[in-house]
Amino acid sequence: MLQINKLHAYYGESHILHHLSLEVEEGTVCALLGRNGMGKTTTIHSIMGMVPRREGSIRVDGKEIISAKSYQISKEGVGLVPQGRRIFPDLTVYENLMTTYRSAEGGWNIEKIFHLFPRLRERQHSMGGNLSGGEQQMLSIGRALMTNPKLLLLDEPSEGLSPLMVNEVSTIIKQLKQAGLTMLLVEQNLAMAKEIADYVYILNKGQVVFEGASDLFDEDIQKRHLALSS
Ligand SMILES: Nc1ncnc2c1ncn2[C@@H]1O[C@H](COP(=O)(O)OP(=O)(O)OP(=O)(O)O)[C@@H](O)[C@H]1O
Repeated sequence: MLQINKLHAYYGESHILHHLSLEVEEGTVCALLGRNGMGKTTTIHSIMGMVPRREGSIRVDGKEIISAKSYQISKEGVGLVPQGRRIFPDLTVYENLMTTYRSAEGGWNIEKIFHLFPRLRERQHSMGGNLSGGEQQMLSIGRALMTNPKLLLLDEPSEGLSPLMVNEVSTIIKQLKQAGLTMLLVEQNLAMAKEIADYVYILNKGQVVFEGASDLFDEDIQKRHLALSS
């Protein structure tokens, strides 16, 4: 579904991603891990066409998108749940959801989103800015689903949530996986990432330093690549 090959990404003179290759097979969840500042968000933003200078190849369902604009990438079926939720605080829950709606036969619509998130149905007339962090994360996921993506990119969906809400969000992502949605998940919550993902990549300074099935991702690998002192 997603094939990134020898990707380089730059912000001005800063060379952030180096020769990065990764693949997410259809129907699987892939976790992208790494300490702060290692290039996870830059990878996600490169896929979405949000990084000014990118070189290499990014293919979605075989189609090259490295030079495409963000709106074209979205139309190709790539959805983003951005870091920090990025919902519209002055629009209602319903309006937030409708801003991104792109219909697809048999796909997501407002009724299905409310079925998946009963809490959003209850709060559909509330302003986005009045929601709790967990509700905002649900809204952010709901908004991305409303574009009817075939590939969903999630950038730290558990960030800043209570343990109870982390569990809820984790359950939702697992439900989406069971329904066959292909996902690339950036996470700092390693337990959650390991539980959900089929395959794991670890980034260090913009390079892939580990990849393997998630059962291979053990304490030793964690210490080697993700411990703060390493
Ligand atoms: N808009 C930008 N302009 C310049 N440099 C940037 C920009 N965004 C990120 N960077 C730099 O790129 C590097 C990678 O950042 P990135 O946000 O991709 O890391 P990350 O792994 O997602 O970290 P975090 O877990 O903190 O979100 C960092 O050194 C960061 O300072």
